[in-house]
Order: sequence, then structure tokens, then C-alpha cells
Amino acid sequence: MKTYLVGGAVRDRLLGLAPGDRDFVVVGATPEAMEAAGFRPVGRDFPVFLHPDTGEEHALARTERKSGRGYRGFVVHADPAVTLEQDLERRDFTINAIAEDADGNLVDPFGGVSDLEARVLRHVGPAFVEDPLRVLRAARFMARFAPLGFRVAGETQALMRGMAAGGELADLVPERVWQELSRALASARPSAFLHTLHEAGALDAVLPEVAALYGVPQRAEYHPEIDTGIHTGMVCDMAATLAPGDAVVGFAAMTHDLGKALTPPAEWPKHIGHEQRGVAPLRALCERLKVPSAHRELAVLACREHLNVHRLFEVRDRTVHTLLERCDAFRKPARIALLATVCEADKRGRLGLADVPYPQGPELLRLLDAARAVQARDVLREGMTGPAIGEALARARIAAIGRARSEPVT
Ligand SMILES: Nc1ncnc2c1ncn2[C@@H]1O[C@H](COP(=O)(O)OP(=O)(O)OP(=O)(O)O)[C@@H](O)[C@H]1O
Repeated sequence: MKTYLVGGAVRDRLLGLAPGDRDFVVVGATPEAMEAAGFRPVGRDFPVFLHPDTGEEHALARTERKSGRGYRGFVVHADPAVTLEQDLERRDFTINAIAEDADGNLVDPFGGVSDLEARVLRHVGPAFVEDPLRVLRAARFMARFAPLGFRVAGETQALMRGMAAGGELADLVPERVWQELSRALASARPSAFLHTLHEAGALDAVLPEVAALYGVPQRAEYHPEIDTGIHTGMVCDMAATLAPGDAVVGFAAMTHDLGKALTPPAEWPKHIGHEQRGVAPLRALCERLKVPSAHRELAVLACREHLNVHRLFEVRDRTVHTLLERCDAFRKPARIALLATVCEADKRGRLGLADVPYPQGPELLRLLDAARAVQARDVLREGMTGPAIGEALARARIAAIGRARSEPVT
């Protein structure tokens, strides 16, 4: 029995990146031999064991066959006769199919090292088409590796297009789609995830609300990039710069303009009312993919309020107060900083405008602080009832916002 390190840990080390989880493959072993050596079995579907000391995953070398659609009909076959090469052959990309033995020797039958050097994401073999999740994995790896200069190989793109056209992506379960999407949104270049799927004709199957933004024009004086799909990707990338690794901010960035896909084309390139129009498709997307509530709540706020935040210096004190109330900011102040970040990403996620200042962000936080400093006990008078307290509190907070706005910013 021989153990090899495989997958992401080998790939990331060769790229000079800090490796994440280590996965191992064990050749020439039986489940009984693994358990006798102290390994603990996990799950029933795959022959995977946890190391008794490190807890790291050790999988028996295996082959896979598939007869059904989507995830149906996968037959996993693991016995001591399965070779390392056979195990590597069923993996998705050549850069993920490099193994390393305990002495540091690489086993690389599919040219993964040269693809790493050439910055190419290439499928290992024809079995690639058996798992539709691999289309999403390709897009997610691009979100992570595009900044290093990676591209998808032409022949892999062709397979991805065929898989999308064959309708296989419709079979993906929402949890897997969300897992890949949220990881992509937490990567350095989420736009590469969206554009890779769009180019493969696969975005429509997983994110039709976002796919519908491509080809929708916007006013060139505000949006030199014009296309709403391109703008959306740029906003996601800017969000990844402003809040690295934060998929809550990233998801709101991706969905803030969904309403623009519903503007009647006769009104293009204007999108009056797109903030309100975007809420319904956003909620539909969240329901379908079972998006966690933290992501959904910020996204709904950003969708509805982003124009109000952009116009913060023009609107009345009362409107600022209403904005804060609609965001439930007096109970949940932390979400205002996140909202401000999404709005800043929207403003700077435009062609040639990446460096424009966004003073609305700090200003919104300053006004929130001023309004929060006023408490119910400050306005309470004898004999006041509930609604009267609420009105007095609102009036006092609006006045505090007004005073803060007239003071010089320190
Ligand atoms: N759907 C799949 N199809 C084929 N091979 C897969 C698939 N999922 C995982 N693998 C293989 O298992 C390895 C470990 O998978 P995992 O999902 O942990 O990704 P990873 O490559 O380690 O990347 P990351 O660092 O992003 O987690 C991959 O490198 C790949 O070899």
C-alpha cells in the first residue's frame, strides 16, 4: 500500500500559493487494511478514511462509471488493483491530477505541471462530460486563478458548451451550485466565474437572472462599459478588492442590478425603477439556490437602496433617516458598513472609474452614528404613548442627522 498527496494541495504548492486542505489517495489497500491501520471510515458512498492523528482525508484509489444524467448512475469502483494513473484519470483538470509521493516525487501522467506553467485549465479526458458540476468547478477555478493568467483550454471550452447545450446542468442540486458560486464570490476575480459560464452557454441554467443582464445596455455617461452583464462582473471584482473573501458582500454586488434585465427595451438605456423591479428576481434566485439569510438580506437592501446611497449628498435629512430605518440600521448597525461597501463597489466597478472616490460610504456611517446617539430616553416626556415616542425619536434623529451634515467632517 502506497500513499500519495493529490489535488489542490499539490497544485497550490507548485503555484507558490499557501496550500489548503490536504487530500491523499492510497493505492493497493482494502477498507479492512485501512481500518486495521487505525483509519476511520467516513460516509458510505465513497471509500474515504480519516487519518487517526491528523484527521486528513485518505481515499482509496478508485475508478468511476456513469450511466444516468446529472448525479444519477455513478458507480464507484475501488479495489487494491486500481492504479494511481486510473485514479488520476477520473479527475477533472490536469492541474488537479498531479500526485506526489512521500519522497516528493511527482506523478503527472496528464501533463498537469506543463499546464500549470502555461496557465491552462484543461480537462483530463473524455469522462469530463459525465459530471455537470465540473462546468461550475472550471468557472470557480477561473475566479481564483484568472489573476495568475489562467485561461480555459479551447477543447475544454468546447466540452463545456456541449454539456450546457445538452441540458445536463439543470440536474445540479441547489446546494452544489451555491457552494461553487459562494466560493467564486469569495475569490479574487468573481467576474471570471460569470463570464466563463456565460461563454459556455451555462449561465442561463444556473443563474438565469444574471444571464439576462448580458446584452442589456445602460447610459454610457454613467457606464462607459455599457453592458449590464459586464458591469455586474466589474462590481463583483471591485467588491472582492474592497472586502476580500466576503461572499455576503459579493452576492449583493452580483445581484444589485437584477432589475435592469426587466426594463422594457423601449426604455433602454434608462432603467427607471430598476431598484424595486430587481427584488422579485432576487428573491426567486435566493429561494431556488437556498441562499443563506445573511447573504439574502444584504442583497435585498443593496438592490433597493443603492441609488439612495449614491445620492446621499443630495437627499433630505428625512430621506437619510428613512433609508436607515428601512435597513433596520438602528437594530442592526453593522449591515450599514456592508451596504456602503456594496454601493462603493457599484460606483467604482465601471470602466475607467475604478479610482473614483466614494465619500458616501464614510458619510453614511457618520450619519448613522449621529442618529444612533439619540435614544428613546432622550425624547421621553411624561404621559407619552408608544406612537408619540416613536415620532419624537424620529424627529430628534432627523435633527441629529441635519446637525451632523452641517458640521465640518473631522
Ligand atoms: N467533480 C469532480 N470531478 C472530478 N474530480 C474532482 C471533482 N471534485 C473533486 N475532484 C478531484 O478531487 C480533488 C480535491 O477536490 P476539492 O473539491 O477539494 O478541490 P481542490 O482541487 O482541492 O481545490 P480547492 O483548493 O479549491 O479546494 C480535486 O483536485 C480533483 O482532483
